[in-house]
Amino acid sequence: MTISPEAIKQLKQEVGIAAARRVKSGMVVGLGTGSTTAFAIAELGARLAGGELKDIVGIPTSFQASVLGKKYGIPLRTLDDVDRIDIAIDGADEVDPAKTLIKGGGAAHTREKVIDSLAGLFIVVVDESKLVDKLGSTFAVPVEVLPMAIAPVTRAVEKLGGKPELRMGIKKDGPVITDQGNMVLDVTFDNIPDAAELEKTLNNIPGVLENGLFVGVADLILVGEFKDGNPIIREF
Ligand SMILES: O=C[C@H](O)[C@H](O)[C@H](O)COP(=O)(O)O
Repeated sequence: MTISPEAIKQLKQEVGIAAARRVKSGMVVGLGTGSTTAFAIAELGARLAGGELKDIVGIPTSFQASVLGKKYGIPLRTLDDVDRIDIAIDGADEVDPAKTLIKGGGAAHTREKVIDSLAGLFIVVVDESKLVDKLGSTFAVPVEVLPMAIAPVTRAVEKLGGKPELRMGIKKDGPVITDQGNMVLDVTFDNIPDAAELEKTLNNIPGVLENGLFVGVADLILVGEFKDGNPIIREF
């Protein structure tokens, strides 16, 4: 069954809000990137403004998360300022039954992996369209690459059996540039038999900063889905 864009947006909002409600006063919160997490950040702001939540700080995973955090009045810090992250809330582009993720649809996966991996509890917020049986079936693996190394990294991922495509801007001529000033190759694989192995192999190519495979990082997946026509949150 195909879900309309409006219904997907509703699920993203429900699941974002549900995750934000798990944050308690005094927590250090990793603020993820993307349209789903944006609803969580807005809810955190609303809870702070309403006085229900006190003394939280946010560690943004991207420029976008930082802008939203400021907009919604969340005090922001960097990893230099904190010695722990209690909870991180972040989206994903694909989630498999083993909680392995593909992330980086917004080119933010490098900082996201740093922050999400440090969290005591990493909550992934997705709508049901992101669930897959087989990783890589709907989404390519984003790979952040130093611009001077694009040509050799392209050849190296081809040797691994991947089909790389340089990510291009939508409202910009030329390639997408990440928050770190790098480029992104979206690499399609026909089959990912061992995501942990592929994650390491890709990161071992000189010039690769990080890839969007998140293996063994997610603790809890919150899924927004429809049951009997009503939005519900399922967790696993
Ligand atoms: O780089 C972006 C992130 O990994 C996002 O969390 C991911 O692309 C999911 O984004 P959205 O919630 O907008 O589908």
